[in-house]
Amino acid sequence: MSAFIEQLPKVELHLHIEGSLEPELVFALARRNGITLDYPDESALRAAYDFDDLQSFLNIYYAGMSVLQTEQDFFDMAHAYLARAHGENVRHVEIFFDPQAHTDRGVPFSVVITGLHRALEQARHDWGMSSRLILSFLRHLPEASAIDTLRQAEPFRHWLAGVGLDSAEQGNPPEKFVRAYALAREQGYRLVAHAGEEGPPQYIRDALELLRVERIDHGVAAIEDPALMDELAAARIPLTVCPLSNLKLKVVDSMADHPMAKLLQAGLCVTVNSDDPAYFGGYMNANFLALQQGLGMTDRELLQLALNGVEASWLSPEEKTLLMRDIRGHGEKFGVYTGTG
Ligand code: HPA
Ligand SMILES: [Zn+2]
Repeated sequence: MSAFIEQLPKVELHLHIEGSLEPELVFALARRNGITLDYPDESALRAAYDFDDLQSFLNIYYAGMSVLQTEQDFFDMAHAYLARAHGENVRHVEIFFDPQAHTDRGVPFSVVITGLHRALEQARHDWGMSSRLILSFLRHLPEASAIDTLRQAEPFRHWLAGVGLDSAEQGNPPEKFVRAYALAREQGYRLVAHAGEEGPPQYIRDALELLRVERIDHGVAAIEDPALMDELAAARIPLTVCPLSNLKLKVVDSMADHPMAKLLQAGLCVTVNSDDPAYFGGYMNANFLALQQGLGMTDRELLQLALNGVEASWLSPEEKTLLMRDIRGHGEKFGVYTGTG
C-alpha cells in the first residue's frame, strides 16, 4: 500500500452504511438475534459476492441487512465502518442509509436512525470525525412509500442533512420521484441521487433538471455524452464515483477502462468513494490504490480527487478551507503540488 494514499486526508461522500456490513458482523448479529442465514458460515457468504450486475448485488445486500434488528445492531454496524474509515485517515463522511429496507421488515425508523446517530456522535467525540446522514429512497418501490418515509423522518429532521435515491436504476427513472423530491426540498433537505451507474446519461440530466439534485452519485455514464460532460464541468456538479463498485458490478470491464481519469482531465468535480465496501473488495484506500495501479493515475491526480471530495462535501466553507490546507500540506510533504493554490 502506498504511504501517499494511506496518509492522504480523505472524505467519503458515497457510502451505504448497510453495505459496510462485513460477513463476520452479519453472522455475529444473526447469532445475537437468533436468525438462521442461508449460508453455513462467513466464508460461504463471502464466496457469494460474485456479481453480474447491480441487481445480483442488491439481492445479497438486502438479505445481508436482514440481521439488523435493534438500535445496538445499527450502532455496531456504523461504529465498525467509522473505526475503519478513521484508520484510513478519512476525516469526514456523508453516509446513506436505506430506511425502507428496515421499516418494511418491521424495524421502526426510530430504531434505525437512533443507532446510526449515536455512532456518528461517538466518532465525532472520539476522533473529531465529522459526518452527515443522508436518507435514501429505494427507487424500486413506489413514490408513495418514499413520501411516507419522509413523513416518518420528520421527528428526526435535525439529524438528517439530505435525501438520496438508490437501488435498481434501470426502469426506475428520476421522474418517478419528482413529488418526493419536491417535498424534501420544501423541508430544507439537500438533494442527491444515484444516476448514470447502469442507467443512461439522460438519467443524469433528469436527476439535475427534474429532481434538482446538487450532486450525482456514480454518474460515470456521463463519459458517453460529451455535451453533458461540458455542462457538469462548467457547473462543477460533483460526481461521487466508486471505482471498485463499478468493477465488481461490471459497469466497467477492467480498471484500465474506468472513466475516472478522463472525467478528471475534462475538468469534472469527480470524487473517490467506496459505495458498499464490504461487498466490493475495499474501503477508501483500496479505491485510491485501484485508480493508481489499475488506471495509472498520478499522485497529483489523486490529490486533486481528494480536494474535489472536500469541495463536493457539505462541510462549512471554513471547514473546507482547513481540510484543503491539510491535503495540500500532505502533497507538499510528498513533493506533489496541484498548482491551484
Ligand atoms: O451502488 C449502488 N447502486 C444502487 N443502489 C445501491 N444500494 C447500495 N449500493 C447501491
Ligand atoms: Zn451507491
